[in-house]
Amino acid sequence: LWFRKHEPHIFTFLAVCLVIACVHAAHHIALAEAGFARVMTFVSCQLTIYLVFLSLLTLEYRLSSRHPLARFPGPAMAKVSKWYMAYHVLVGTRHAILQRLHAQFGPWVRIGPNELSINDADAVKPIYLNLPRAASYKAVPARDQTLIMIVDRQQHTQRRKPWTRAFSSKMLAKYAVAASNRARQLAAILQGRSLIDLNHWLALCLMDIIGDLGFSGGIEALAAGEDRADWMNMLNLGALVVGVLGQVPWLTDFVLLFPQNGPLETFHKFARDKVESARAKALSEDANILSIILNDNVNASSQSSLSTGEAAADASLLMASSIETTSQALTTLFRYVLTDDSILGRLRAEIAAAFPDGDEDINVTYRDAHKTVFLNACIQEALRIMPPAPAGLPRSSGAHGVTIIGEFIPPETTVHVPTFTLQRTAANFAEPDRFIPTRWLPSERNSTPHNELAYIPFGAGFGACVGRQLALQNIRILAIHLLSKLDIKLSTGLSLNNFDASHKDRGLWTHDKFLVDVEKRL
Ligand code: HEM
Repeated sequence: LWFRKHEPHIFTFLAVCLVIACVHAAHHIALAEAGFARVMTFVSCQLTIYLVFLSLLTLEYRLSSRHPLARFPGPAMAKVSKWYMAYHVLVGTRHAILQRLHAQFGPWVRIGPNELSINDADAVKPIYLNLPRAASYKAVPARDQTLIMIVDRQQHTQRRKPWTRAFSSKMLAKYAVAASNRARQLAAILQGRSLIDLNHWLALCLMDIIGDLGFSGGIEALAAGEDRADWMNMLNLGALVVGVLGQVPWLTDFVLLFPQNGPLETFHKFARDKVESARAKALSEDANILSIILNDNVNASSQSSLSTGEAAADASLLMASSIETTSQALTTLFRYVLTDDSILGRLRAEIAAAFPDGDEDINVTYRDAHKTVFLNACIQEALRIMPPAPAGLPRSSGAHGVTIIGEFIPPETTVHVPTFTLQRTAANFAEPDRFIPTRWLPSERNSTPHNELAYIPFGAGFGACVGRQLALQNIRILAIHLLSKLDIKLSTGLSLNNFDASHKDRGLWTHDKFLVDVEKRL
């Protein structure tokens, strides 16, 4: 009963077990009942019995009708332990299992002892506008807090302000020039190459873009033709670790006991170096995203209120949140666009009409978005069919519980809307597994239902993606440059069925190589 109300910290729990064991041992030794070895065996047996009994009671309670979430259906394994979902994150099947569970049990599924997945577009607003982030956000194994880890609403709002300013329309226009230059560089590198992994090259290009915008350069992954410090693998591994620890946050403190070396150490050093140079920059023409974040946090004594650790954590977040998400969106876009001649033809015609003066004219900013309406629809559809952040974003029902679309959710319950499943549900979007960009063009839409409340690739509410406009701008810039300059064809070795089937939700998507052959367009 006590543990139900007061979730113990893992180290406190272990310390309590140790104290109980020591007291028992001391007691038996004092009574001189037996030798030391026998006392130890006896105490170990008692502890084991205690832990087994505690576990059995917990299992019984979680499955019983006395549990506050007993009325919600779900698989028994999920009801008894968070390890059920941790396992699915680890093997990359979370998106598929959630889809299957909702098909089997309906919109409300209990996917953890104290967790509900709600596949209903009407739940988006009540959850994401009002509820605080769940404890899973504290599972990031970092010593300093980044923006995305902050659970306290007031603190989060304060820390988010400079981020919003870093993505103002004035700054976006400046970023567009730098991104266009990188897109030109990528197009020049790719032409004439065959059997290349387009997803990999897009990620290299996005590394350089975020290096330029965030830290005034210094990565040069495109020129090297590789990710020299192996950061992409590290970021993917990081997403997996956070995905698993998000299910079992109490393990985070254990993970933090291990030394952080290899690429992680290089990455931390990179972030700290960038913080030092960003501190030197005033809010000038020369400002980059990191310097804005630092300088906007200046307190009365003209010192940034962010510690170097916190600023470095935000620098890492900048990389972690922008590279794989945006490259995945582009890969999905190319996967569908390159395999449909009518879509590809229409896109090229639209781009040629929007930018008649060719290359030099293509410094696409968000202001040009109205010129490429069909491309925008294709991007929206790519983000619907394969949202780069596929998992539901967990929120907490708080200390008093909450009512969501007529259902009372007991206190301290984690709730989320499963993004991938929601966007692939036929009740929200007609033929949800087909890529139909015209569904986003009201004048051409010939399919219902079309429920835009069920479209949340960037999340929703106070914690929604702060880099959304930058992401969309970068996707547009890269798509426009590559489609207008290059003739990209799927390599003969690529099986689309296998490629699609290889997608695994491990926090971010992982999948097989997206192999293409590239020629210059005549
Ligand atoms: C297609 C690309 C992208 C997608 C699909 C995406 C998706 C998301 C989602 C779903 C969230 C909400 C997380 C949550 O509530 O737990 C988020 C948050 C965030 N994203 Fe993005 N993102 C993208 C690109 C970017 C870019 C380019 C940046 C910055 C350069 C960025 C920076 C952030 C930050 C800082 C947060 C945390 C916001 C907060 O805690 O207030 N994202 N993103």
